[in-house]
Amino acid sequence: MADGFSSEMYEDSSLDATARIVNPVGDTDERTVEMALRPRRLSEFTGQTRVRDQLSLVLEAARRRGTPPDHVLLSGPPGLGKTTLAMLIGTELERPIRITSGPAIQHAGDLAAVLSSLTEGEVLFLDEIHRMSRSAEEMLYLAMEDFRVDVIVGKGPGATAIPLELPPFTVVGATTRAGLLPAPLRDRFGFTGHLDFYATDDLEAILHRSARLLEVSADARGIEEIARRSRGTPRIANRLLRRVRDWAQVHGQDVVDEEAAHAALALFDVDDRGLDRLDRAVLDALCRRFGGGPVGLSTLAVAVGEEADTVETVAEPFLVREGFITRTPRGRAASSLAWDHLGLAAPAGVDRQPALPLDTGEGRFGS
Ligand SMILES: Nc1ncnc2c1ncn2[C@@H]1O[C@H](COP(=O)(O)OP(=O)(O)OP(=O)(O)O)[C@@H](O)[C@H]1O
Repeated sequence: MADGFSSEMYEDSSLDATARIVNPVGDTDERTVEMALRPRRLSEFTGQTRVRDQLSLVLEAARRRGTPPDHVLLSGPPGLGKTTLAMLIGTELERPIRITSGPAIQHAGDLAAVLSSLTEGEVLFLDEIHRMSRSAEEMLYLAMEDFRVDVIVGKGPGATAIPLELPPFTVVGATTRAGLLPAPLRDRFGFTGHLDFYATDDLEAILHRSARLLEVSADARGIEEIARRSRGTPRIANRLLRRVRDWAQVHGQDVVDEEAAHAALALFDVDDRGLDRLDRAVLDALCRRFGGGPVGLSTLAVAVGEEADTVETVAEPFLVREGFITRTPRGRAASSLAWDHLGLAAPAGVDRQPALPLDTGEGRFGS
């Protein structure tokens, strides 16, 4: 066991991944406030300029033709604005939007019920579309292509398929795992927009707007500090803003400033690079216990007392993107940034790793 490591360090219930303030997945309690902070027009949607401009073109052209636009697939990590964009598609087209999700559609019959009640030009938002059942997927791509569903009546050898014509409509699918969608379904989307993490100045713009809507006065340094620690994710940025606002209020400060941001985010264990306790526990285990790795995911997960899936989906993407860890065929390895961040000397042979800039999103046209 390497110096400084003790198993108790990682057996800490506060590492519960779902309770993290930097969890990019929203919880149900947040829905109301998230609704209030959603941009109301595409032009108010900050960042992701390529996707926004491409989508805007697709929608405007459809509006001029007077026909529903191609089906739209939005992909990218949680909290980056897929639901927001889906809502905006309905608003921009001035059409009603029907909202459902993959997990809610477990049988083809569930989907048939939704499809058969759509009105002309309606937008059908299918969140987590990769989690639909296979039979529903097959029904969906027929419906997307031919605006038709086959409703099966009866059972066994006597079952008959009755074709049902549907009015033209637009599917907006959202997924965090585009790779899990079967190719025939993916190919039915005429436009695919991939959302990527936001640059800090876009997050600052989002935060200034949110502060205005929440009637919080915040200065530029305070906003900048929150934006820098928000892991490129608007949902996290808005959540951190609310906690810093709480801190300022309780401490009798009228303005969310740099001091309030520092103090509140220290209280919630979000450090100056946006890493929280789970992230730091992963780096700590990797460096102190495994000498920087490479080490297999499941071994690393046991060392931090978390499920492998949690480490892989919650902590790792950000740590990899920021250049703290690399994935090698033999497992995860710490970069020099990880050693530096923990204030430890990197062993000889660890490559100096430049921090990766945050990407902005880019859309692409499907077939
Ligand atoms: N570009 C943006 N401008 C302003 N606010 C944004 C933007 N993108 C996201 N937000 C805000 O971030 C929050 C989360 O966004 P949203 O629910 O659209 O994310 P999502 O990608 O659908 O997440 P999930 O995959 O978890 O459903 C919302 O409150 C939304 O208002």
